[in-house]
Amino acid sequence: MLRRLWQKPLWRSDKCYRRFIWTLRRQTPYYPYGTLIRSLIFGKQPSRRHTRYMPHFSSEDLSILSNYCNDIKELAFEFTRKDVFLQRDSIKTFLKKCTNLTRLEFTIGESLVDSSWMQGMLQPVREGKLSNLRYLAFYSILFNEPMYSSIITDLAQGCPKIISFETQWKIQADTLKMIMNSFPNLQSISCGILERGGLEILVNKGGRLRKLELGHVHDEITQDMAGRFPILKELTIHKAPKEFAMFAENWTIQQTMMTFIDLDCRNFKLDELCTIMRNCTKLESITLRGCNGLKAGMLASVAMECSDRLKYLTIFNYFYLSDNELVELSDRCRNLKRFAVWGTAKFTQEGYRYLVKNSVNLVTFCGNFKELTTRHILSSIIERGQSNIQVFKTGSRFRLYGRGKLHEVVYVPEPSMVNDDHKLTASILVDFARAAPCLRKLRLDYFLKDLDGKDVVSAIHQLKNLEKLAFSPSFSISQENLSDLDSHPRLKKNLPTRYLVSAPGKVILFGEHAVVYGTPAIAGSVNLRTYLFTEKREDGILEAYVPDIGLDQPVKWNTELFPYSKVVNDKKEEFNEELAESLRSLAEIESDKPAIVRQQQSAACLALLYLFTLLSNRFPETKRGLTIHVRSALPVGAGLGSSASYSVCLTTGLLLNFEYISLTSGSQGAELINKYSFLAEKIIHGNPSGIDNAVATFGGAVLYKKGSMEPLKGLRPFRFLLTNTKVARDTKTQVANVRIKFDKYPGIIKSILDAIQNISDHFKTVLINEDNNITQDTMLEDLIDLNHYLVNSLGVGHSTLDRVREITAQFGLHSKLTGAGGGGCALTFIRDGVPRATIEAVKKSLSLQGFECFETLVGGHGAGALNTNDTMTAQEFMEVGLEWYDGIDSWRYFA
Ligand SMILES: Nc1ncnc2c1ncn2[C@@H]1O[C@H](COP(=O)(O)OP(=O)(O)OP(=O)(O)O)[C@@H](O)[C@H]1O
Ligand SMILES: C[C@@](O)(CCO)CC(=O)[O-]
Repeated sequence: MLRRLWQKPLWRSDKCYRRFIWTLRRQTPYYPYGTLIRSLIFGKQPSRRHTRYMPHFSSEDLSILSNYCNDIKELAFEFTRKDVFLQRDSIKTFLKKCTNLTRLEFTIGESLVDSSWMQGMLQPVREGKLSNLRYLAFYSILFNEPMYSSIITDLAQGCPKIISFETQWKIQADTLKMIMNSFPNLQSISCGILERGGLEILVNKGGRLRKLELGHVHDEITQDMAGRFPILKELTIHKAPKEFAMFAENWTIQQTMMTFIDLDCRNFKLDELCTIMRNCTKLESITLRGCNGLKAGMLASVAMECSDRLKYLTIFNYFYLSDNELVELSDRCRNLKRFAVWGTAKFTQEGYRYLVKNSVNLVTFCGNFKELTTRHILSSIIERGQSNIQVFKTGSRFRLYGRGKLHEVVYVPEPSMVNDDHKLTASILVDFARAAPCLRKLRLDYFLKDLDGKDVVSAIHQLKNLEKLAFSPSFSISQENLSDLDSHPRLKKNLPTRYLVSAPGKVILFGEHAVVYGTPAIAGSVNLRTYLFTEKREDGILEAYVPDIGLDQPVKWNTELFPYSKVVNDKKEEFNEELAESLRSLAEIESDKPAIVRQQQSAACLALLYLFTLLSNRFPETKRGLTIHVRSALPVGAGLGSSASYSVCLTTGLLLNFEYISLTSGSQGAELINKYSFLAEKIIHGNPSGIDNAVATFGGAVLYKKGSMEPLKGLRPFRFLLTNTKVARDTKTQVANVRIKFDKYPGIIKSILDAIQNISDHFKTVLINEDNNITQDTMLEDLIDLNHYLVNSLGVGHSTLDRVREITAQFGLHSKLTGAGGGGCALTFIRDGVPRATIEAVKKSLSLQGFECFETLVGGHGAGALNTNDTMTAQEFMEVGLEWYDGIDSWRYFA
């Protein structure tokens, strides 16, 4: 056990890493831990989660490691952030001692290191100190840089035994030639794109290749290459050249060693696939994605050609396949171990039933089956009894990660279909547990809304071998139910204790204020966002750090004092005036700040307390503790929806922490976030239309009408300049002032609102019907002017906003107020072709007036979140520059 632990040390936190170094330092001849280490990763630690921890390695640590570890076989270095990396010379000294190294992996951020740095570091390699190296991997670098030629030459000189080369980047033909010449023993190559001329080089020089993975290959394949192609065991092509199908016939004749293929070839025909299967007599694993030329009969042919040979089958998006193909598959392929079908297929429950009942050797069964189909599949497993199934994954969504692309298919149940007969029940789960005693992994990615939490948990307890479980949490499963899972012998409940959440601000193009009265408005998200960090605590305290609104000190509450009795459990989604009232005094902020500031702070706190009380009451009292930190790139109270962005962050953070949604809840999660954030908006705004929180939740550009929302798909990425006049105002007062006018002059105001409605309608019609960008731009400018004057006449204008209009007009640009008006921000449209110099000049003139400008595109991601258990502390969250968060690529967006 000890040996295994030390073989490949992984560190989940700083504490864990420091402890490791500490132990190493104090090792004795009786406990030579260092000699047990075989693999080290100097970078983010691998994890199935979305965020990964990166220890702070120091040169001193490296010298300790090189003193004590004398049998390292695998090393990975990550140079992606300059601030966290090690000295070149310490790595050099370290490498010198790694004489048994067989695998070396670099993940290098572009432009972070230069050629002389790399060459210096690799000196021991050049000197032949790493002569046992066999596997080489380079990630995140561009291969057309001359710098890498010198690295490859260095490595080739010192490591003649290299047999595998991996990168995810484009390889130019010349670079490939150099790689093949440098490493004559290469057996495996994996790269992102193979540039023109590359295939020919592989054919000429890849005589020893056995494993080939290519992201995309240029259309240069020729029949002549077929006979000369290396004899492979494994082939993966993520986007095959056009002629690949024809080529296949001649090529496969000699592919007698091939066991595994993964193909993504649009033009592939059934004949060619059959040829591959017939000729490659050892083929046992087939993955087919997007081979649209393979029409009906494809699976039946696979079954016929491969029969008992086929063990692993994965198919993506084959709409035309029907049940009789599943029958053929299960009748002929008696050794099938894995069946996975993702995306669309015409298979019905009958087909799946047949497959499950007949395929006795199935160990893995996956797909994005609908709930009803899942119910039937489970029933078949139950009817058959004694199943060998170890992995069962199904759900309403699936994600497929290819090379740099992400497909997501979400199944949305039709309301009429969701009746009791279609749902999974806890008793089905219990019976399933009995029928599939070997089950290790289970994913049921539905909102199992109406199941009794207790029954579900007791069903899960029956699955004694279960190691991994995923299902979308629902109201019926309480925290107590979930805690009961802790006693499961193998299942580890591993929910995040820290989340990072973010949501965008918004800009209203047309229809602010009018939208409160039910007319449509057009809005989109902007690339300025609010970020919220949450961390669970066990002491029943809620602590909030909200510096953007002038709260310099954290605010703390004892959550025992919250009025939970006022929460009406089955009406949580409706605004509860009584609950808000009873929290008002707790949310009051006492300080020497002006009353207006204190009022805004109290509103922000009240929104937090309201949502916290509402959502935390399903947890036991001791578990109702949380620390939150909020930071925003949005100016507060400037018309860019800072309050909605804040409300959406709060809601998302709380829904995640109190397990109403999970990081994978997707659009169903987004619906919930939108509903609850509207309640927070009500607290801050009084009478919001809901447009701001809808945009902050769903992102993109929308046509919003109270209660309904239509995404404006295909909207051009219009460019805007936002100018914050820095005149403070609050939305609540502006909306209330318009209401007073409306009540006083209903007829007049109604016709202004109608005119505003026409603007939004006109904008949408022109977008749909007019293809000419110049005409679209001119229309947009006209509508901006019209809308500005119309909202001005509602009394929400301001002299500074007019000043912005005047200044931008001098440069031929059109502006309007945006959001609640009365100060705040103006929106200036930058039509296509406006030179950069003009934009800079406008910005300069506006800043001379004391205004602040931001350039923005409209429409981007809505609310997103990630698990930061292993990657970030609260302190780091507050210290890092906000732009850093946008660079994180593991955000999970809900919509
Ligand atoms: N970063 C933040 N931290 C805490 N509270 C915030 C934050 N941003 C906004 N708020 C809350 O929202 C209020 C500002 O809302 P207000 O609606 O007046 O402005 P806005 O949302 O920026 O503009 P608009 O609604 O016109 O788009 C603040 O007074 C505060 O209560
Ligand atoms: C002024 C308003 O129309 C937009 C505020 O961003 C108010 C609302 O819709 O809630």
